Amino acid sequence: MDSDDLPGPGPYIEFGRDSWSRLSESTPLPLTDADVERLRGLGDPLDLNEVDIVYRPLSRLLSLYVSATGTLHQASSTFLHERWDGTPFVIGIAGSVAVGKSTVARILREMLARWPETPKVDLITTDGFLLPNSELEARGIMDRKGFPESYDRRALINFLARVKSGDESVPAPVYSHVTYDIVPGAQTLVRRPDVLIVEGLNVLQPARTDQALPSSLAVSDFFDFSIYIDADEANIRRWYVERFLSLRSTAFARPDSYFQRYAGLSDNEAVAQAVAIWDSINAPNLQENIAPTKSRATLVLTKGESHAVQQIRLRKL
Ligand SMILES: Nc1ncnc2c1ncn2[C@@H]1O[C@H](COP(=O)(O)OP(=O)(O)O)[C@@H](O)[C@H]1O
Ligand SMILES: CC(C)(COP(=O)(O)O)[C@@H](O)C(=O)NCCC(=O)O
Repeated sequence: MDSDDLPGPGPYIEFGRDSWSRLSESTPLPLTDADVERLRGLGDPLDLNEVDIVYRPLSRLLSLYVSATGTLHQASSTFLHERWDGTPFVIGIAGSVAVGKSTVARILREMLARWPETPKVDLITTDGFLLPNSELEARGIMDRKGFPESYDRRALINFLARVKSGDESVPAPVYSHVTYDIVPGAQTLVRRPDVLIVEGLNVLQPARTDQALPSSLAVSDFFDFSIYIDADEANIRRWYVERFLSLRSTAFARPDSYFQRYAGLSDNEAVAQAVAIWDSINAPNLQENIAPTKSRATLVLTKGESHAVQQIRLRKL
């Protein structure tokens, strides 16, 4: 059920850009134009003004949540007669393919790391927990990449449990968009960060009961805060197609690219190919699996047609 279907005023408080921006007027803006240029994704026109209006207040809100959650952990530790070990604060970022999750994740990582309480911020993407192509092929689901069943959810949940319990060094597997597969033997190590950002299509999926997972945990059970990035599907589809056109001369042209055959496509052919992938994989996944998780997020950022955030909804219930 979407939050809009709930009786009463609903669990979210809504802001436009200006009212949101006014909530943290005294918070400093720690980034420069050059930082933003370095951090934004392909095709995303994010600029310093947008960071100032939308992401500066958000980083302030997150820093307040981090402090309050730390106090709560400290209270539990006092009760349990344990030494407080600095449990990492975990933020989930969800939304469609091509909605711009990775840009938001990188901006927040950089901004949170400038707060004195959280100098160490790690970021992982859930694509590292996709099953390798060989396994997707063996299961006959190569055309379902990004759907919930294409991930090793048990490995992702074990990874998060280890990070949250304060393990010294926790490995995450690595995915390559260029080879379109898991990179054999590669890993990212997460070493007791103050904050961990977990970005991916399905991070707000509820627990599944059709797999023998310990006590049916959901990935989001490990989150202290979650963000859903929303936009009209027609806009996301256009961003996907535009990015696909740009990738012809960059990632697709690399000799190790899985998509090398797309590098030489004409504009019309490339649009047709991108639309075919969107319509057969990414749109059904958005409609069936990703969009229904929106109402589980702590905060929903709704983007307009040029990626600028138009509405911010914060859960208050
Ligand atoms: N085929 C591709 N080749 C190279 N990079 C890609 C490809 N598809 C997506 N990317 C890059 O991977 C990142 C994640 O993309 P995606 O999963 O669509 O999420 P989002 O756009 O929400 O960040 C983006 O930085 C994007 O530019
Ligand atoms: C790798 C992805 C599943 C995203 O994974 P995520 O990090 O969000 O878990 C997605 O970018 C993707 O490649 N989807 C398959 C269809 C396509 O090529 O667009």
